[in-house]
Amino acid sequence: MKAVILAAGLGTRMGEKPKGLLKVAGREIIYRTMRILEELGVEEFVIVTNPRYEPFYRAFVERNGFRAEIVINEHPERGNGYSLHLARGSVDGRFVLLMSDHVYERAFLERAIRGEGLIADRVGRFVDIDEATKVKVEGGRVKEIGKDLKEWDALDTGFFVLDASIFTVTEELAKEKDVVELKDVVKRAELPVTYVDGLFWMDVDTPQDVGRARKLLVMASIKGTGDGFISRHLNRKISTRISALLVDRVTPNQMTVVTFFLGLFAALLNFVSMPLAGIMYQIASILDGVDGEIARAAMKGSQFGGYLDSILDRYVDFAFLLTLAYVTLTEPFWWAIAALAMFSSAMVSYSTERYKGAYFSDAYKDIKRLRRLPGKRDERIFVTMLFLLFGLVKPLFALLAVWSTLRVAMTVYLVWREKGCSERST
Ligand SMILES: Nc1ccn([C@@H]2O[C@H](COP(=O)(O)OP(=O)(O)OP(=O)(O)O)[C@@H](O)[C@H]2O)c(=O)n1
Ligand SMILES: O=P([O-])([O-])O[C@@H]1[C@@H](O)[C@H](O)[C@@H](O)[C@H](O)[C@@H]1O
Ligand SMILES: [Mg+2]
Repeated sequence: MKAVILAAGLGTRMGEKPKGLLKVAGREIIYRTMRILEELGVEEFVIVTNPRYEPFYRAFVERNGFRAEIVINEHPERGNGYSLHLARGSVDGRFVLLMSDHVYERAFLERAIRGEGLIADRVGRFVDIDEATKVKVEGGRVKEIGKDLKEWDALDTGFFVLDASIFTVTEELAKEKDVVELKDVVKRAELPVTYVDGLFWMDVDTPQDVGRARKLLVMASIKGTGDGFISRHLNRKISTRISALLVDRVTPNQMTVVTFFLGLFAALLNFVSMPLAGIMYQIASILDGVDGEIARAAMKGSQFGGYLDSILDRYVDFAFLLTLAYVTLTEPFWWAIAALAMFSSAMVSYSTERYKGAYFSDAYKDIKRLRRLPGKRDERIFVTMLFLLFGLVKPLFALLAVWSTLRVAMTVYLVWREKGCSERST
């Protein structure tokens, strides 16, 4: 399957630049879309652009190794419907058509590519409704289309699934009119409409749109299932704002290392002030989400990054509890409790990470009850901060030892129930 990307516009509202190559959340707009469409089965792209921007798009394609043909529109003043017309020699059969300046989240593209005709959104949660192209739908097909429709049923998302018959329409219109807008083609063809509602997509027409798209892409990159209560309701609200500021400036691995040293600094603060150490530990826990958010938003994730992050987190947790025990405990009994707390804290992570090694899948995706089981790292760190604010060190070690051990036991039980009890011995 091919995808035609309309990129011949001058980008006047953006100060005359190729909008598809604008970096939003660490990647060019079309980079993200093209990589995801490749994963969804698009084998080749056709980028229609104007002579001035052709060198930039050609360099982009070569730099990133995309399979793409560049088609030149010598007359961008003739509208984006005319740009589509110029792709007629490059596609046959079913193909995807999209705008170069629209940002889409993965979930949207996964649904849209399975649709037919114009992909429309009846919710438009993330777009400037006034600026969006609207459609009136009758009998499942586009009846009216335009930005100024008074009565409309859905928004044009700039994504279409078409076949080569559309070029009969573009041919007619190109003969009839000097300027052929895409909406003219859509209306004349009375395209069928497929609804993809409420997912993230937006049109990037102005500099303000770039900042908004960056924030929304980072928000859409929150980890799906492994977050604990504190992460979902507190940490992510802060870390995503930090990620939006940093996503174009740091790499995920750089952020992983910074957070690691911040965690070690929190551990050392136990020699100075335990309440302060607890607060810094919680701050490090919030920032621990930034590397993953940047990795997902900017599509700069790596298996090594995830591996490194997981190992460094264990050392931060161990260092924090060890220094805390060192400055407060003297009795062997409490040192034994602290040792159990340190070990079982690490085992909470190991019990789910080891699941990946055994079953080649994510435990939180496979076992729903695990997602709400208390005892994840973000929850333990938040509780640690609270206890240290009140100087409750021994109760903290006792709680962590029991809580983490029970959490590991429950994890093993849920894995056994999900996988073990139905396994035949190998
Ligand atoms: N003759 C044209 C005009 C626009 N487009 C593409 O159609 C999409 C939507 O157009 P728009 O947002 O208007 O882009 P520009 O025309 O580049 O922006 P501006 O209106 O600010 O100049 C963009 O991907 C643009 O590159 C195109 O391929 N050919
Ligand atoms: O970006 P813009 O040129 O203002 O308007 C665009 C239209 O030209 C296009 O037909 C539609 O599919 C896009 O969603 C967007 O609305
Ligand atoms: Mg646009």
